[in-house]
Amino acid sequence: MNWLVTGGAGYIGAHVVRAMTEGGEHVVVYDDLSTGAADRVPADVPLVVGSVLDQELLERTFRDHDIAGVVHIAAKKQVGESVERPLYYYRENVTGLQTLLEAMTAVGVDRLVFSSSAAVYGMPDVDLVTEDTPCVPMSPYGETKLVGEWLIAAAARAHGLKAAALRYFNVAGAATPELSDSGAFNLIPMVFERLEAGEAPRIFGDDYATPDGTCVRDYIHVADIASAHLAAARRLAEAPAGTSLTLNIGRGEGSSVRQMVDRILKVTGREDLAPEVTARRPGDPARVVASADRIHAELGWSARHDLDDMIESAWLGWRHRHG
Ligand SMILES: O=c1ccn([C@@H]2O[C@H](COP(=O)(O)OP(=O)(O)O[C@H]3O[C@H](CO)[C@@H](O)[C@H](O)[C@H]3O)[C@@H](O)[C@H]2O)c(=O)[nH]1
Repeated sequence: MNWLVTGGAGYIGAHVVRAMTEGGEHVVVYDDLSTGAADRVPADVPLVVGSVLDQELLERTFRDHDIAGVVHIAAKKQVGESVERPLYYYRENVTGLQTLLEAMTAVGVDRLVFSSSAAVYGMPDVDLVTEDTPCVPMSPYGETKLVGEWLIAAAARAHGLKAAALRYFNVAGAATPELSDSGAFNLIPMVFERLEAGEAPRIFGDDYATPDGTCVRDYIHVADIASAHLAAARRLAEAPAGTSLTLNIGRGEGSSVRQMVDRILKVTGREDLAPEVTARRPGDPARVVASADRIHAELGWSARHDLDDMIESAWLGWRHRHG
């Protein structure tokens, strides 16, 4: 059977394509190349350039490539930008998903793996976040992911769709330098950017109620994120109509910003640049760490890569892109 991976030319999408093809699945990439890059798509994987808002092209692609399921990763993902441009985020992430679901139901494509986010939880007040922890998103980005989950669950109930929403925690690293993240919107690449400019990395606040005062997150290697998609896709192939799973993808291990920065300085050999503490960044929760019990029970999946794998591979990727 053939899977369509939307956003398959992006950072996470390209890793999912890699894991699925290595796992023996047939994959077609659908990407508007607004942030993705065609050279991330392997030569033997068909690439359809188009928008998820284009229902006609989606339906034609489903028919032309005999698609049985969709892994929907195409989306806008910058939390700060979503605050500035909420209408754009709702159009791309919610109307885009709605259009995709309409195309799927029109053609009879009934399997969907959806990229959701720990951003749906907002500022969780628990040690480990389970899938039953209340969802109170703090940004339009997080809202679009939660509304997306609701849309999918409703479509599963009404139309027999089989779906898995995967809530990613903090994604990092790269399977190969070529597939690395080209943006610098998250902690690890933001630190690399400072180091490259000969500047000390910044810690946004050290007065949180955490052991060392800095924010704690659950970092997960993008290759582990990718293998979870393959496991979910396989699970849906055997699942009954109307199945709707919601699963955290994390390691269940918290790392503080200070611990992360210290390790990054070590890996890059820049321990001379001691981090500087600046003001809190508005909207940052103190602690967001997954319980990964449900995905382990449902899919038999668990993460294989540790923090050093993430930081070292991210650094190789950064050097590949920036010389
Ligand atoms: O130069 C920097 C950059 C970041 N941080 C801190 O590092 C932590 C991690 O920040 P970041 O990498 O931006 O991730 P999050 O803000 O945790 O958000 C990520 O993880 C969420 C899921 O948990 C996703 O929804 C978001 O899309 C994704 O960007 C936060 O406490 C930041 O304040 C610093 O202290 N200094």
